[in-house]
Amino acid sequence: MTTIVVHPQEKPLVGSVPVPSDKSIGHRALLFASLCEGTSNIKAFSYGEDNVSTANAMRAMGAVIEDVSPARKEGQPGELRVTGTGLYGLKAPAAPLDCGNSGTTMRLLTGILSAQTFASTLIGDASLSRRPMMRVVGPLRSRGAKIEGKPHPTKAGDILPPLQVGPLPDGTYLSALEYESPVASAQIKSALLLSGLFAHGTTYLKEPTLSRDHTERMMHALGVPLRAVGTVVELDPAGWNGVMPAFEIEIPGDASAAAFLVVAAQLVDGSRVTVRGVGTNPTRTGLFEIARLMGGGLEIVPQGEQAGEPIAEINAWRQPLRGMLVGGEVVPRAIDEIPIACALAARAIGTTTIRDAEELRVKESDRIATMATVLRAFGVTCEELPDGLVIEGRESPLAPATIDSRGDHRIAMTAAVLALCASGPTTITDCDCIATSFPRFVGTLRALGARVDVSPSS
Ligand SMILES: O=C(O)C1=C[C@@H](OP(=O)(O)O)[C@@H](O)[C@H](O)C1
Ligand SMILES: C=C(OP(=O)(O)O)C(=O)O
Repeated sequence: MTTIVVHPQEKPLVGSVPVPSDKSIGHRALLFASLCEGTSNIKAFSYGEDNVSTANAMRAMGAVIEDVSPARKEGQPGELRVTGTGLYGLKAPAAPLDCGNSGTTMRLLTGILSAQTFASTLIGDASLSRRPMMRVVGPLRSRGAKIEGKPHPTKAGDILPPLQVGPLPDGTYLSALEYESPVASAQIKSALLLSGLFAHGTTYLKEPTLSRDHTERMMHALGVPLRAVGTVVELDPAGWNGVMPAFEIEIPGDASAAAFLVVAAQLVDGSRVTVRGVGTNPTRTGLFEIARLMGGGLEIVPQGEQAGEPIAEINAWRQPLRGMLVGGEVVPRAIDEIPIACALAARAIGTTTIRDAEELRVKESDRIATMATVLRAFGVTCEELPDGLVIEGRESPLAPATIDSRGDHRIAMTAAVLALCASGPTTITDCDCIATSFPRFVGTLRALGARVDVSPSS
Protein backbone atom coordinates (compact mmCIF):
# COMPACT_ATOMS: atom_id res chain seq x y z
CA MET A 1 0.00 0.00 0.00
CA THR A 2 1.46 3.35 -1.02
CA THR A 3 2.15 5.92 1.69
CA ILE A 4 2.84 9.55 0.91
CA VAL A 5 4.51 12.15 3.10
CA VAL A 6 3.66 15.79 2.44
CA HIS A 7 6.02 18.44 3.82
CA PRO A 8 5.01 21.89 5.06
CA GLN A 9 4.84 24.25 2.07
CA GLU A 10 7.33 27.02 2.73
CA LYS A 11 7.18 28.70 -0.67
CA PRO A 12 4.26 29.60 -2.96
CA LEU A 13 2.75 27.02 -5.31
CA VAL A 14 3.29 28.36 -8.79
CA GLY A 15 2.68 27.01 -12.26
CA SER A 16 0.32 26.02 -15.01
CA VAL A 17 -0.77 22.39 -15.08
CA PRO A 18 -3.27 20.10 -16.82
CA VAL A 19 -5.58 17.66 -15.01
CA PRO A 20 -6.75 14.20 -16.05
CA SER A 21 -9.78 14.11 -18.26
CA ASP A 22 -13.19 14.08 -16.65
CA LYS A 23 -14.04 10.76 -15.01
CA SER A 24 -17.81 11.13 -15.42
CA ILE A 25 -17.56 12.03 -19.11
CA GLY A 26 -15.00 9.25 -19.60
CA HIS A 27 -17.45 6.61 -18.30
CA ARG A 28 -20.18 7.92 -20.58
CA ALA A 29 -17.93 8.16 -23.64
CA LEU A 30 -17.00 4.49 -23.19
CA LEU A 31 -20.57 3.32 -22.61
CA PHE A 32 -22.00 5.21 -25.57
CA ALA A 33 -19.13 4.40 -27.93
CA SER A 34 -19.66 0.73 -27.06
CA LEU A 35 -23.37 0.98 -27.89
CA CYS A 36 -22.82 2.95 -31.11
CA GLU A 37 -22.62 1.58 -34.64
CA GLY A 38 -19.09 1.88 -36.03
CA THR A 39 -15.77 3.05 -34.64
CA SER A 40 -15.46 5.99 -32.27
CA ASN A 41 -12.38 7.84 -31.11
CA ILE A 42 -11.89 8.90 -27.49
CA LYS A 43 -9.02 11.34 -27.03
CA ALA A 44 -7.43 12.28 -23.70
CA PHE A 45 -8.59 9.09 -21.98
CA SER A 46 -7.26 9.43 -18.41
CA TYR A 47 -6.52 5.81 -17.51
CA GLY A 48 -7.98 6.54 -14.08
CA GLU A 49 -8.84 3.14 -12.63
CA ASP A 50 -12.59 3.84 -12.43
CA ASN A 51 -12.72 4.53 -16.17
CA VAL A 52 -10.61 1.45 -16.83
CA SER A 53 -13.22 -0.64 -14.97
CA THR A 54 -15.89 0.64 -17.36
CA ALA A 55 -13.69 -0.10 -20.39
CA ASN A 56 -13.02 -3.66 -19.20
CA ALA A 57 -16.73 -4.33 -18.61
CA MET A 58 -17.70 -3.14 -22.10
CA ARG A 59 -14.87 -5.20 -23.63
CA ALA A 60 -16.20 -8.26 -21.83
CA MET A 61 -19.52 -7.72 -23.63
CA GLY A 62 -18.11 -7.41 -27.12
CA ALA A 63 -16.97 -3.82 -27.59
CA VAL A 64 -13.50 -3.62 -29.13
CA ILE A 65 -11.51 -1.03 -27.21
CA GLU A 66 -7.88 -0.42 -28.19
CA ASP A 67 -5.33 2.21 -27.32
CA VAL A 68 -4.07 3.79 -30.53
CA SER A 69 -1.89 6.52 -29.06
CA PRO A 70 1.65 6.49 -30.38
CA ALA A 71 4.02 5.31 -27.61
CA ARG A 72 1.90 6.13 -24.56
CA LYS A 73 3.94 6.18 -21.35
CA GLU A 74 2.61 4.70 -18.09
CA GLY A 75 0.43 7.25 -16.28
CA GLN A 76 -0.10 9.36 -19.42
CA PRO A 77 -3.49 9.89 -21.08
CA GLY A 78 -4.23 7.84 -24.17
CA GLU A 79 -6.34 7.77 -27.29
CA LEU A 80 -8.88 4.95 -27.56
CA ARG A 81 -10.50 3.48 -30.63
CA VAL A 82 -13.82 1.86 -29.75
CA THR A 83 -15.77 -0.34 -32.15
CA GLY A 84 -19.27 -0.56 -30.78
CA THR A 85 -21.71 -3.45 -30.87
CA GLY A 86 -24.72 -1.30 -31.73
CA LEU A 87 -27.55 -0.91 -29.22
CA TYR A 88 -28.71 -4.52 -29.54
CA GLY A 89 -25.36 -6.27 -30.03
CA LEU A 90 -23.96 -6.77 -26.52
CA LYS A 91 -23.08 -10.37 -25.70
CA ALA A 92 -23.23 -12.21 -22.38
CA PRO A 93 -20.02 -11.71 -20.38
CA ALA A 94 -18.15 -14.93 -19.60
CA ALA A 95 -17.39 -13.87 -16.02
CA PRO A 96 -18.71 -11.39 -13.40
CA LEU A 97 -18.11 -7.77 -14.44
CA ASP A 98 -15.69 -6.20 -11.95
CA CYS A 99 -16.55 -2.54 -11.31
CA GLY A 100 -13.61 -2.11 -8.91
CA ASN A 101 -14.09 1.00 -6.77
CA SER A 102 -16.47 2.72 -9.17
CA GLY A 103 -20.06 3.34 -8.14
CA THR A 104 -20.71 5.05 -11.47
CA THR A 105 -19.61 1.97 -13.40
CA MET A 106 -21.84 -0.35 -11.39
CA ARG A 107 -24.94 1.83 -11.38
CA LEU A 108 -24.81 2.89 -15.05
CA LEU A 109 -24.07 -0.66 -16.20
CA THR A 110 -27.04 -1.91 -14.17
CA GLY A 111 -29.23 0.34 -16.29
CA ILE A 112 -27.90 -1.14 -19.53
CA LEU A 113 -27.78 -4.75 -18.33
CA SER A 114 -31.31 -4.70 -16.94
CA ALA A 115 -32.60 -4.53 -20.53
CA GLN A 116 -30.58 -7.49 -21.87
CA THR A 117 -31.82 -11.00 -22.56
CA PHE A 118 -28.67 -12.47 -20.97
CA ALA A 119 -27.82 -12.74 -17.30
CA SER A 120 -24.88 -10.87 -15.77
CA THR A 121 -23.26 -10.35 -12.38
CA LEU A 122 -21.70 -7.11 -11.16
CA ILE A 123 -19.06 -7.16 -8.46
CA GLY A 124 -16.88 -4.50 -6.82
CA ASP A 125 -14.09 -3.98 -4.29
CA ALA A 126 -14.66 -3.88 -0.52
CA SER A 127 -15.75 -0.21 -0.58
CA LEU A 128 -18.17 -0.60 -3.52
CA SER A 129 -19.56 -3.75 -1.91
CA ARG A 130 -20.81 -1.56 0.96
CA ARG A 131 -22.66 0.95 -1.26
CA PRO A 132 -26.46 0.95 -1.57
CA MET A 133 -27.93 -0.17 -4.89
CA MET A 134 -31.71 0.00 -4.35
CA ARG A 135 -31.64 3.62 -5.61
CA VAL A 136 -31.23 2.28 -9.14
CA VAL A 137 -32.59 -1.24 -8.67
CA GLY A 138 -35.96 -0.06 -7.28
CA PRO A 139 -37.01 2.08 -10.28
CA LEU A 140 -35.50 -0.43 -12.73
CA ARG A 141 -37.56 -3.24 -11.15
CA SER A 142 -40.66 -1.09 -11.45
CA ARG A 143 -40.16 -1.07 -15.23
CA GLY A 144 -39.80 -4.85 -15.32
CA ALA A 145 -36.11 -5.50 -14.66
CA LYS A 146 -34.98 -8.56 -12.71
CA ILE A 147 -32.17 -7.60 -10.33
CA GLU A 148 -31.10 -9.23 -7.07
CA GLY A 149 -28.43 -8.25 -4.56
CA LYS A 150 -27.25 -8.96 -1.06
CA PRO A 151 -29.61 -7.69 1.70
CA HIS A 152 -28.21 -4.53 3.34
CA PRO A 153 -27.25 -5.39 6.94
CA THR A 154 -28.59 -2.13 8.44
CA LYS A 155 -30.87 -0.45 5.87
CA ALA A 156 -34.01 -2.56 5.55
CA GLY A 157 -35.13 -2.89 1.96
CA ASP A 158 -31.78 -1.84 0.46
CA ILE A 159 -29.36 -4.17 -1.29
CA LEU A 160 -25.61 -4.33 -1.78
CA PRO A 161 -23.42 -5.79 -4.53
CA PRO A 162 -22.88 -8.30 -5.98
CA LEU A 163 -25.85 -7.70 -8.26
CA GLN A 164 -27.37 -10.46 -10.39
CA VAL A 165 -29.04 -8.78 -13.34
CA GLY A 166 -31.56 -10.28 -15.76
CA PRO A 167 -32.13 -12.00 -18.04
CA LEU A 168 -35.23 -10.40 -19.52
CA PRO A 169 -37.21 -13.21 -21.22
CA ASP A 170 -36.85 -13.17 -25.03
CA GLY A 171 -39.45 -10.99 -26.68
CA THR A 172 -40.10 -8.90 -23.56
CA TYR A 173 -38.99 -5.32 -22.96
CA LEU A 174 -38.62 -2.84 -20.13
CA SER A 175 -41.75 -0.72 -19.85
CA ALA A 176 -42.31 3.02 -19.54
CA LEU A 177 -41.16 4.70 -16.33
CA GLU A 178 -42.22 7.84 -14.54
CA TYR A 179 -39.94 8.42 -11.60
CA GLU A 180 -39.34 11.25 -9.17
CA SER A 181 -35.99 10.66 -7.49
CA PRO A 182 -35.71 11.61 -3.82
CA VAL A 183 -32.02 12.54 -4.38
CA ALA A 184 -30.29 14.64 -7.00
CA SER A 185 -28.09 11.90 -8.42
CA ALA A 186 -26.60 11.66 -11.88
CA GLN A 187 -25.96 7.96 -11.35
CA ILE A 188 -29.66 7.27 -10.78
CA LYS A 189 -30.69 9.56 -13.64
CA SER A 190 -28.14 8.05 -16.03
CA ALA A 191 -28.91 4.42 -15.15
CA LEU A 192 -32.59 5.04 -15.82
CA LEU A 193 -31.97 6.95 -19.05
CA LEU A 194 -29.66 4.21 -20.31
CA SER A 195 -32.32 1.58 -19.57
CA GLY A 196 -34.76 3.87 -21.37
CA LEU A 197 -32.81 3.47 -24.63
CA PHE A 198 -34.07 -0.14 -24.74
CA ALA A 199 -37.54 0.36 -23.24
CA HIS A 200 -40.92 0.24 -24.90
CA GLY A 201 -42.34 3.49 -23.60
CA THR A 202 -41.22 6.83 -22.30
CA THR A 203 -38.75 7.38 -19.48
CA TYR A 204 -39.78 10.46 -17.50
CA LEU A 205 -37.55 11.56 -14.63
CA LYS A 206 -37.52 14.41 -12.17
CA GLU A 207 -34.88 15.18 -9.56
CA PRO A 208 -35.05 17.63 -6.65
CA THR A 209 -32.25 19.83 -8.07
CA LEU A 210 -30.12 19.38 -11.16
CA SER A 211 -27.28 16.85 -10.90
CA ARG A 212 -24.49 16.62 -13.50
CA ASP A 213 -26.03 16.42 -16.96
CA HIS A 214 -23.26 14.79 -19.04
CA THR A 215 -25.52 11.86 -20.00
CA GLU A 216 -28.20 14.18 -21.36
CA ARG A 217 -25.64 16.19 -23.32
CA MET A 218 -24.11 13.09 -24.86
CA MET A 219 -27.46 11.49 -25.69
CA HIS A 220 -28.57 14.71 -27.31
CA ALA A 221 -25.38 14.86 -29.41
CA LEU A 222 -25.99 11.25 -30.56
CA GLY A 223 -29.51 11.96 -31.76
CA VAL A 224 -31.34 10.18 -28.94
CA PRO A 225 -34.89 11.58 -28.68
CA LEU A 226 -34.48 13.26 -25.32
CA ARG A 227 -35.84 16.47 -23.89
CA ALA A 228 -34.36 18.06 -20.80
CA VAL A 229 -35.96 21.07 -19.13
CA GLY A 230 -34.56 22.13 -15.76
CA THR A 231 -34.80 19.17 -13.40
CA VAL A 232 -37.06 17.14 -15.71
CA VAL A 233 -35.83 14.86 -18.45
CA GLU A 234 -37.86 12.71 -20.82
CA LEU A 235 -36.72 10.09 -23.32
CA ASP A 236 -39.34 8.85 -25.77
CA PRO A 237 -37.90 6.24 -28.13
CA ALA A 238 -41.14 5.85 -30.15
CA GLY A 239 -40.25 6.29 -33.82
CA TRP A 240 -36.48 6.27 -33.14
CA ASN A 241 -34.41 3.77 -35.13
CA GLY A 242 -32.16 2.95 -32.16
CA VAL A 243 -28.99 3.82 -34.06
CA MET A 244 -26.34 5.96 -32.41
CA PRO A 245 -23.57 6.94 -34.82
CA ALA A 246 -19.90 6.55 -33.94
CA PHE A 247 -18.31 9.79 -32.72
CA GLU A 248 -15.06 11.58 -31.86
CA ILE A 249 -14.57 13.11 -28.46
CA GLU A 250 -11.73 14.82 -26.66
CA ILE A 251 -12.68 14.58 -23.01
CA PRO A 252 -12.36 17.88 -21.12
CA GLY A 253 -10.25 18.14 -17.94
CA ASP A 254 -11.85 17.00 -14.71
CA ALA A 255 -13.22 19.86 -12.58
CA SER A 256 -13.23 17.48 -9.60
CA ALA A 257 -9.48 16.93 -9.98
CA ALA A 258 -8.83 20.65 -10.62
CA ALA A 259 -10.58 21.41 -7.32
CA PHE A 260 -7.64 20.01 -5.31
CA LEU A 261 -5.16 22.29 -7.08
CA VAL A 262 -7.42 25.33 -6.88
CA VAL A 263 -7.82 24.83 -3.13
CA ALA A 264 -4.10 24.18 -2.65
CA ALA A 265 -3.50 27.61 -4.22
CA GLN A 266 -6.00 29.17 -1.78
CA LEU A 267 -4.16 27.71 1.21
CA VAL A 268 -0.53 28.60 0.52
CA ASP A 269 0.59 32.24 0.75
CA GLY A 270 1.71 33.86 -2.48
CA SER A 271 0.51 30.98 -4.69
CA ARG A 272 -0.59 31.44 -8.28
CA VAL A 273 -1.83 28.30 -9.98
CA THR A 274 -3.36 27.88 -13.43
CA VAL A 275 -5.25 24.72 -14.36
CA ARG A 276 -5.72 24.31 -18.11
CA GLY A 277 -8.56 22.82 -20.13
CA VAL A 278 -10.98 22.24 -17.25
CA GLY A 279 -14.60 21.28 -17.95
CA THR A 280 -16.79 23.98 -16.44
CA ASN A 281 -20.24 22.53 -17.00
CA PRO A 282 -22.34 24.49 -14.43
CA THR A 283 -23.55 21.22 -12.90
CA ARG A 284 -19.94 20.67 -11.79
CA THR A 285 -18.70 24.09 -10.67
CA GLY A 286 -20.15 24.22 -7.16
CA LEU A 287 -16.73 24.11 -5.46
CA PHE A 288 -15.44 27.04 -7.48
CA GLU A 289 -18.51 29.05 -6.49
CA ILE A 290 -18.03 28.13 -2.83
CA ALA A 291 -14.34 29.13 -2.97
CA ARG A 292 -15.24 32.47 -4.52
CA LEU A 293 -18.00 33.14 -1.97
CA MET A 294 -15.52 32.41 0.82
CA GLY A 295 -13.33 35.17 -0.63
CA GLY A 296 -10.80 33.01 -2.47
CA GLY A 297 -8.86 34.36 -5.45
CA LEU A 298 -10.30 32.65 -8.50
CA GLU A 299 -10.81 33.48 -12.14
CA ILE A 300 -12.44 31.26 -14.74
CA VAL A 301 -11.39 32.19 -18.28
CA PRO A 302 -13.73 30.50 -20.81
CA GLN A 303 -12.04 28.80 -23.74
CA GLY A 304 -15.03 27.63 -25.74
CA GLU A 305 -16.50 24.16 -25.91
CA GLN A 306 -15.19 20.65 -26.21
CA ALA A 307 -17.50 17.66 -26.70
CA GLY A 308 -20.57 19.79 -26.02
CA GLU A 309 -19.13 20.86 -22.66
CA PRO A 310 -17.76 24.31 -21.76
CA ILE A 311 -14.05 24.40 -20.94
CA ALA A 312 -11.93 27.06 -19.29
CA GLU A 313 -8.57 27.94 -17.84
CA ILE A 314 -8.80 28.45 -14.09
CA ASN A 315 -6.48 30.83 -12.27
CA ALA A 316 -6.35 30.54 -8.50
CA TRP A 317 -4.45 32.50 -5.87
CA ARG A 318 -4.56 32.97 -2.14
CA GLN A 319 -6.80 35.61 -0.61
CA PRO A 320 -8.17 35.63 2.94
CA LEU A 321 -11.06 33.19 3.33
CA ARG A 322 -14.11 33.55 5.54
CA GLY A 323 -16.46 30.85 6.80
CA MET A 324 -19.94 30.47 5.27
CA LEU A 325 -23.03 28.30 5.12
CA VAL A 326 -22.87 25.71 2.33
CA GLY A 327 -26.16 23.99 1.54
CA GLY A 328 -29.01 23.57 -0.93
CA GLU A 329 -28.71 23.26 -4.68
CA VAL A 330 -24.94 23.89 -4.77
CA VAL A 331 -24.27 20.64 -2.89
CA PRO A 332 -25.07 18.21 -5.77
CA ARG A 333 -23.00 20.48 -8.02
CA ALA A 334 -20.04 20.03 -5.65
CA ILE A 335 -20.84 16.56 -4.38
CA ASP A 336 -17.36 15.06 -4.82
CA GLU A 337 -15.71 18.33 -3.76
CA ILE A 338 -17.24 18.61 -0.27
CA PRO A 339 -14.13 17.00 1.32
CA ILE A 340 -11.84 19.58 -0.32
CA ALA A 341 -14.35 22.34 0.59
CA CYS A 342 -13.73 21.24 4.20
CA ALA A 343 -10.06 22.10 3.64
CA LEU A 344 -11.06 25.65 2.63
CA ALA A 345 -13.24 25.84 5.74
CA ALA A 346 -10.36 24.67 7.93
CA ARG A 347 -8.33 27.73 6.82
CA ALA A 348 -11.15 30.29 6.74
CA ILE A 349 -11.82 32.88 9.39
CA GLY A 350 -14.88 31.86 11.43
CA THR A 351 -17.30 28.97 11.15
CA THR A 352 -18.33 27.06 8.05
CA THR A 353 -21.47 24.94 8.22
CA ILE A 354 -22.09 22.34 5.53
CA ARG A 355 -25.65 20.96 5.29
CA ASP A 356 -27.73 18.88 2.84
CA ALA A 357 -24.76 16.60 2.14
CA GLU A 358 -26.07 13.29 3.60
CA GLU A 359 -25.17 11.62 0.29
CA LEU A 360 -21.54 11.80 1.43
CA ARG A 361 -22.29 9.03 3.89
CA VAL A 362 -22.62 6.52 1.03
CA LYS A 363 -19.59 7.37 -1.10
CA GLU A 364 -16.27 5.44 -1.21
CA SER A 365 -16.14 6.05 2.57
CA ASP A 366 -18.58 7.83 4.88
CA ARG A 367 -17.06 11.16 3.87
CA ILE A 368 -18.70 13.10 6.71
CA ALA A 369 -17.26 10.83 9.38
CA THR A 370 -13.91 10.45 7.59
CA MET A 371 -13.50 14.20 7.11
CA ALA A 372 -14.31 14.84 10.79
CA THR A 373 -11.52 12.41 11.73
CA VAL A 374 -9.09 14.00 9.24
CA LEU A 375 -9.83 17.57 10.37
CA ARG A 376 -9.41 16.66 14.06
CA ALA A 377 -6.11 14.92 13.29
CA PHE A 378 -4.87 18.25 11.86
CA GLY A 379 -6.05 20.04 15.05
CA VAL A 380 -9.16 21.60 13.47
CA THR A 381 -12.28 21.80 15.65
CA CYS A 382 -15.34 20.36 13.97
CA GLU A 383 -18.68 18.78 14.69
CA GLU A 384 -20.38 16.07 12.66
CA LEU A 385 -24.01 16.65 11.65
CA PRO A 386 -26.25 13.97 10.15
CA ASP A 387 -26.02 15.77 6.79
CA GLY A 388 -22.77 17.71 7.04
CA LEU A 389 -20.18 19.31 9.29
CA VAL A 390 -19.56 22.44 11.34
CA ILE A 391 -15.92 23.50 10.97
CA GLU A 392 -14.05 26.17 12.94
CA GLY A 393 -11.35 27.70 10.77
CA ARG A 394 -7.83 27.76 12.21
CA GLU A 395 -5.33 30.46 11.25
CA SER A 396 -2.29 29.01 13.00
CA PRO A 397 -0.38 26.18 11.29
CA LEU A 398 -2.17 22.82 11.35
CA ALA A 399 -0.83 19.98 13.48
CA PRO A 400 1.23 17.49 11.46
CA ALA A 401 -0.92 14.38 11.20
CA THR A 402 -0.95 10.72 10.33
CA ILE A 403 -3.98 10.05 8.15
CA ASP A 404 -5.53 6.81 6.97
CA SER A 405 -7.32 7.57 3.68
CA ARG A 406 -9.64 4.56 4.25
CA GLY A 407 -9.10 3.78 0.59
CA ASP A 408 -10.99 6.90 -0.49
CA HIS A 409 -9.21 8.91 -3.20
CA ARG A 410 -10.95 12.20 -2.38
CA ILE A 411 -9.95 11.87 1.29
CA ALA A 412 -6.32 11.03 0.46
CA MET A 413 -6.01 14.08 -1.84
CA THR A 414 -7.79 16.40 0.61
CA ALA A 415 -5.41 15.33 3.37
CA ALA A 416 -2.44 16.00 1.08
CA VAL A 417 -3.68 19.56 0.44
CA LEU A 418 -4.32 20.24 4.14
CA ALA A 419 -0.85 18.91 4.92
CA LEU A 420 0.68 21.84 2.99
CA CYS A 421 -0.40 24.07 5.92
CA ALA A 422 0.94 21.85 8.73
CA SER A 423 3.92 22.68 10.94
CA GLY A 424 5.66 19.37 10.13
CA PRO A 425 5.46 16.43 7.72
CA THR A 426 2.14 14.59 7.39
CA THR A 427 1.94 10.90 6.55
CA ILE A 428 -1.02 9.63 4.52
CA THR A 429 -1.43 5.87 4.26
CA ASP A 430 -3.46 3.76 1.80
CA CYS A 431 -2.88 6.10 -1.15
CA ASP A 432 -3.11 3.66 -4.09
CA CYS A 433 -6.74 4.78 -4.33
CA ILE A 434 -5.62 8.17 -5.73
CA ALA A 435 -5.17 6.41 -9.09
CA THR A 436 -8.92 5.81 -9.35
CA SER A 437 -9.43 9.42 -10.42
CA PHE A 438 -6.09 11.34 -10.55
CA PRO A 439 -3.17 9.04 -11.44
CA ARG A 440 -0.65 11.92 -11.67
CA PHE A 441 -1.76 13.80 -8.54
CA VAL A 442 1.58 13.65 -6.72
CA GLY A 443 3.52 14.59 -9.86
CA THR A 444 1.19 17.54 -10.44
CA LEU A 445 1.60 18.83 -6.87
CA ARG A 446 5.37 18.49 -7.22
CA ALA A 447 5.27 20.40 -10.52
CA LEU A 448 3.69 23.28 -8.59
CA GLY A 449 6.52 23.19 -6.05
CA ALA A 450 5.15 20.91 -3.31
CA ARG A 451 7.47 18.51 -1.49
CA VAL A 452 5.86 15.07 -1.47
CA ASP A 453 7.63 11.75 -0.83
CA VAL A 454 6.12 8.49 -2.01
CA SER A 455 7.02 5.22 -0.36
CA PRO A 456 6.78 2.21 -2.65
CA SER A 457 3.81 -0.15 -2.40
CA SER A 458 4.28 -2.98 0.05
O1 LIG B 1 -22.72 10.19 -12.59
C1 LIG B 1 -21.54 10.36 -12.25
O2 LIG B 1 -20.58 10.28 -13.04
C2 LIG B 1 -21.26 10.65 -10.83
C3 LIG B 1 -22.28 11.06 -10.01
C4 LIG B 1 -22.13 11.39 -8.59
O3 LIG B 1 -22.71 10.37 -7.83
P1 LIG B 1 -24.27 10.41 -7.41
O4 LIG B 1 -25.09 10.31 -8.61
O5 LIG B 1 -24.44 9.19 -6.52
O6 LIG B 1 -24.44 11.69 -6.67
C5 LIG B 1 -20.66 11.52 -8.20
O7 LIG B 1 -20.53 11.44 -6.79
C6 LIG B 1 -19.79 10.47 -8.84
O8 LIG B 1 -18.44 10.68 -8.52
C7 LIG B 1 -19.90 10.52 -10.34
C1 LIG C 1 -18.15 9.15 -5.56
C2 LIG C 1 -17.24 9.01 -6.52
O1 LIG C 1 -17.29 8.09 -7.56
P1 LIG C 1 -18.19 6.80 -7.75
O2 LIG C 1 -19.53 7.03 -7.12
O3 LIG C 1 -18.25 6.57 -9.21
O4 LIG C 1 -17.46 5.65 -7.04
C3 LIG C 1 -16.10 9.96 -6.59
O5 LIG C 1 -15.35 9.88 -7.57
O6 LIG C 1 -15.89 10.78 -5.67
